[in-house]
Amino acid sequence: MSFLAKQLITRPTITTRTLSAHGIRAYSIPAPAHKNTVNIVEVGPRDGLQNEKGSVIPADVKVELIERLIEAGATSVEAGSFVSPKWVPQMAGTADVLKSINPKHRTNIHLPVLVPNKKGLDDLFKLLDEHPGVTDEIAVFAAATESFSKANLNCSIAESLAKMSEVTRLATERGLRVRGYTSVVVWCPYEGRTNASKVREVTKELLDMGCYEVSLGETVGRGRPHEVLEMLEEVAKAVDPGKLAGHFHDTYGTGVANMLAALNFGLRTFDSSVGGLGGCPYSPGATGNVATEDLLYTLQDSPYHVAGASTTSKSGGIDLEKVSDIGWWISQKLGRESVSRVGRAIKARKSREEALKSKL
Ligand SMILES: CC(C)(COP(=O)([O-])OP(=O)([O-])OC[C@H]1O[C@@H](n2cnc3c(N)ncnc32)[C@H](O)[C@@H]1OP(=O)([O-])[O-])[C@@H](O)C(=O)NCCC(=O)NCCSC(=O)C[C@@](C)(O)CC(=O)[O-]
Repeated sequence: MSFLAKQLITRPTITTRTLSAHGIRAYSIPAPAHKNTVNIVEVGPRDGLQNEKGSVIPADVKVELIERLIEAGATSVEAGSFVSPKWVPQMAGTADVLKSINPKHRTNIHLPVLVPNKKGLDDLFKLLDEHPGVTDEIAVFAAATESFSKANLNCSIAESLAKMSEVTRLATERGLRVRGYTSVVVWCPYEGRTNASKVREVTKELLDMGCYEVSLGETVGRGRPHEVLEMLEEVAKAVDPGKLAGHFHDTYGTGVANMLAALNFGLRTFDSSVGGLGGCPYSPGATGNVATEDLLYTLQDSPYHVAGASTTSKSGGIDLEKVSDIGWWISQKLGRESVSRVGRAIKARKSREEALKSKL
């Protein structure tokens, strides 16, 4: 681990000092140096659902999921993908989802959709011709290793960047915002540990082509905070950390710790998935994104404020209790329980409260 990474991870604060007095080493929440607003991009309806096996989840369930997340205060919700339905069957019908979202739920809300090539963009433009305003944002995506690029996009990194560049230019000309993703930023399922200088190169190229922000995908979910910091130090040699977002899968349970390490480093936008849903179809064994509930709870009552439009939340702009309920609702639709640790704790607390009430 580099000297700077060690400093960043062990920098003493009141919290770490208190904990270390008890022999506990923690990734603490430092007092914000400047900007203390954290943005969450909810990726459950896209990253969360894209890997579901079995029959395609009906559009009305996806629409209800998105509308409920917006109602809970989320202001950026990834709504689906314009990718090949042969490659990712669950994302077929994203156009139907977008056009079914009640316009009153779209006000001041970003609903980005993944677009990998000109064909996907043409399909989106056709939708926008018929239903103007259904989205104002797309996301383009590239990888930091050749093997992942081939598996995910069926082309080399250079070829993918050329396609993404054309898509970004055309989308920007049409007035859309473009977000970028760099995948496999720490580990690659096919090549092992990723070379951070490649992450830097790809990320810089995505920003140079016109992405307003690049989300760094820890696709495999096995990265640890010190590895995330080493990667960030390398990327920050060429890129302003304010233009980076963290996208942590939680396969090994390090998602929250990685978010805190990246927050400490200066990142202020994080992707997460309600109920911890998800996984990438081309990242074997990877589980879902870090759960939105887990991020919200971690930041609640801290010096950071989560941006959002909730009018009911007691802390932060996204209502944790509502998100927890949504996590359970969608997980049950998929025939399972919510995997969010916080979602499970909230449900258990509510059951105890109900039991107590019924005894009174
Ligand atoms: C990019 C392609 C299409 C190349 O796939 P290809 O097979 O090389 O494409 P092609 O241009 O040769 O076309 C083959 C067929 O696909 C069709 N096609 C071609 N493009 C489209 C399109 N846009 N929409 C609909 N259909 C399309 C095209 O029309 C043709 O149809 P046919 O003539 O055989 O009937 C394919 O590899 C693909 O769709 N990949 C998507 C992969 C994907 O969605 N992965 C998951 C998202 S990325 C992710 O999860 C990571 C992330 C972002 O979350 C961050 C992280 O965690 O790291």
